[in-house]
Amino acid sequence: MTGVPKLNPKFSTKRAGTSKVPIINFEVSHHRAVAAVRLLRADKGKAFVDLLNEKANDSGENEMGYVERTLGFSTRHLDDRDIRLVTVIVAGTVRWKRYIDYLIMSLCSEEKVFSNMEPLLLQILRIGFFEILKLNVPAYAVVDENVRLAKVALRPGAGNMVNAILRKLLLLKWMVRRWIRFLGKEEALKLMNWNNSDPYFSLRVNTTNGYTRDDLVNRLEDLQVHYEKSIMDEFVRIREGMQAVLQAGLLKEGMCAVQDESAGFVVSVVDPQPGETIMDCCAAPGGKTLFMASRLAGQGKVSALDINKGRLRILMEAAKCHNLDDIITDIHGDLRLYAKESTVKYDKVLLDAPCSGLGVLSKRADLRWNRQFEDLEELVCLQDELLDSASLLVKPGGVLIYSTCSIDHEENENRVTTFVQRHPEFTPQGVHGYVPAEFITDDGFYSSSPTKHSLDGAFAARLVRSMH
Ligand SMILES: C[S@@+](CC[C@H](N)C(=O)[O-])C[C@H]1O[C@@H](n2cnc3c(N)ncnc32)[C@H](O)[C@@H]1O
Repeated sequence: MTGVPKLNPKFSTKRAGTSKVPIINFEVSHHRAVAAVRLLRADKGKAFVDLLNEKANDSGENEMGYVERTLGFSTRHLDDRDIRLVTVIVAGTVRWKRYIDYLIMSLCSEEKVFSNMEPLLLQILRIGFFEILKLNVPAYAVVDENVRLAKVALRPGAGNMVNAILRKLLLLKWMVRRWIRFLGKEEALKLMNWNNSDPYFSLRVNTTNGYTRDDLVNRLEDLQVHYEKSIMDEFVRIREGMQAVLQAGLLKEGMCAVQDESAGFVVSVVDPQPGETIMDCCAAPGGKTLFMASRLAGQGKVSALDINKGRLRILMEAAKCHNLDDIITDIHGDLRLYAKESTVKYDKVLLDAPCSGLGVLSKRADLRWNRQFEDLEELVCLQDELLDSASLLVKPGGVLIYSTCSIDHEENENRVTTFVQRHPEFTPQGVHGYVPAEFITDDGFYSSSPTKHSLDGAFAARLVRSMH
């Protein structure tokens, strides 16, 4: 699978029509070279995917000639194993083509890089993607062999391009695989499409300062910023014009905050009521803290705890700007230590846990390159620890709300399931009546999905503590 030994790497790179007779090139992986050429023919509409299986007959011989003319060098006769690999690679790559092409396109620096790509280069990339995503061929072998094939069959620059794009895929592989596994191919495609498109931004009007959504809409019209009214009363959505909003000082003067409705619905799941005490355990930079505080209508308290002092400072500056600083108290600390020592209990405790952010990739493009599967494993452990700590702060009869901005079951449903196994004093309560029905899962959790709702992905669960 990983190619052939480097024997006397002599070859001719002359193309069809030259007088030189191509000699066998031992440098490239022969089954990949043949697969690339066969895919090229399939793309041109002439090939039959199983043509080469009968290596001894004329059609096979013809194809070897075609390989020679296309690549400018000859491959050795394929053995049975090679032929099987060619069949698997070609059939699989054809079956997954639309999906693979979408991925290749999204990993190219610009769309025109994909649309102008040389046909043979595209086939080599498709093979590499199929091998990485579906055949589990070791990454080093796929990169090495396909880069070499592109260099030899085309030119060194083509090899560099294959190298760059395959390496990008390796960073994303685990995410893409998870999406296919949990969402299916079509839904995974839609999700990637969403993640790669220009994001919407939502603005939440600050009613505490006396503004209404109409006030916000009037200002946006003055600024000629195109908007849409959201399904949530206090929200407006914009695709372009955020710069104009910032420059006009709408955020600084406390008229509105940037907040996605998916986060707004988490606050609806908390359902703050005037007079309640609420602990926001991982509060900074404070989007949800501010919205919860504004829902208390001047009666009640929100404690905003975070381990990050700088982010907590930003939260308190925003609280001042929104006239909510008398409702919000900041606490700097590690929840795990704080919860052990604190004797204060709260009506409601929100744990908006640190997470992979896999629901917000359209806005946080950087995350896709920075997240590794190992991060997910570490985050899951941290989420469990933080849930255990947050639970200590809930009054008897009070509610613990667990939320993330992830769409991954491991960080969402699975954390809740294992939490209630460890803490039988907590019972999950459906979010019916708190958010619209289309955001409620079969298990009664809140879940927003980029592909279903055109919002960021988020999750929330209500867990009620028993009275004893
Ligand atoms: C998802 S963000 C919270 C976003 C915030 N709720 C909002 O709506 O703006 C997670 C936060 O958890 C904080 N955090 C991480 N580990 C923590 C810990 N052990 N104790 C307290 N806060 C922690 C991070 O500093 C980060 O600000």
